Amino acid sequence: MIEQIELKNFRNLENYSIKLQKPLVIIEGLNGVGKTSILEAIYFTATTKSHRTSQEKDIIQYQKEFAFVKLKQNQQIHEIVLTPNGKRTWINKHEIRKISDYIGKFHVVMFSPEDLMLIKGGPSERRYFMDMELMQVSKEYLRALNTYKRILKQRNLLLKKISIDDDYTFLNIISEQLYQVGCIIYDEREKFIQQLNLKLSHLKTTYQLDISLHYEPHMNKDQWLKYLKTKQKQDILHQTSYAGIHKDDFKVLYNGLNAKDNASQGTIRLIVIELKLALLEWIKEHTQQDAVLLLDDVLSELDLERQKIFLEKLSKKHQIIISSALHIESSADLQKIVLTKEKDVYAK
Ligand SMILES: Nc1ncnc2c1ncn2[C@@H]1O[C@H](COP(=O)(O)OP(=O)(O)OP(=O)(O)O)[C@@H](O)[C@H]1O
Repeated sequence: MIEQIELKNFRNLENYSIKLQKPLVIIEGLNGVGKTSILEAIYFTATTKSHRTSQEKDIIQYQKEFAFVKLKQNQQIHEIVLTPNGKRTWINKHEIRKISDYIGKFHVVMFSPEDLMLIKGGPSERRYFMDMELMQVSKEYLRALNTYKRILKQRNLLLKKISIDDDYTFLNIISEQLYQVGCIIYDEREKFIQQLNLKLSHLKTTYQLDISLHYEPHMNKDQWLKYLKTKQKQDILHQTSYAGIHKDDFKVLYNGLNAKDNASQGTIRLIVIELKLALLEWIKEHTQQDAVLLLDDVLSELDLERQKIFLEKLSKKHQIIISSALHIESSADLQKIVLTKEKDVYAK
């Protein structure tokens, strides 16, 4: 359980500190006071990524040189500093230089309005989803992904330099390396999608939606290998690597229909919720840990009946942190944090 959070220069929150005392926490406040930023900070500390921007330096408060988060969780202290030049991380005051040694110590699952893009957005959104989840539970995956990105960059640089009449020996060596590490990623993604499908089939009846996922690699492994061995000219002409796992996607079907083209906004929301619920079970199975749930303004978008189903569906073992612009009744089993415009925070 997350017990304490301290933020410095994290978006609009210049100096913010709060103790979390109950498994269910509601962060309440008007639009723009920084509720999402608190959830983002928790997500950032767990994953070293933001759930809402790939431009991480946007997190740093305007005109400040760094953003900092300190988070106490099950007696472990996690610290992360972000500057325009990069990130540094510590666990229990020891600097962890390798990101792969830092992440995966505690798990978070975010439900946010941005998740709708998982269905409506392009393949890169769905690849990001697979990568974020897999790298949190598997160091090998994270290493393979980083290696793949590095080799891909090297290959693309080479493709810009050579011409079709040159010798392909070096290009072929790099292609082989790309393929080898790409296959690790391919296999893990394929397995991940299959495992999520199993979880989804158990959840089937929550919102009466029959959801299934279908991994759509850009090419299967044999086709990809053949491409790398025979179509060097095409890549040289286009000066980029056309084929590979950096083009993967997966399709989401509900009741036999392609969600991207057919689902309404409301249905997409429910599909995403089901997906995340399946993900929670998947994380539990792979890490034996109950992930912390971060719900960014999600409940206010569901009708009361669906809110109830959703909250009942969540295991009581999860710590749940919810942001809401609506007033929520206080009760004995929840901690309410009211965030005000003056950055003044108090807990009830
Ligand atoms: N780098 C930054 N420096 C300072 N302020 C920022 C920075 N990035 C965003 N902000 C501001 O921080 C505020 C907090 O945004 P946030 O999305 O966390 O609020 P919120 O309470 O979740 O709002 P809503 O209820 O509308 O979702 C916004 O007013 C935004 O303009």
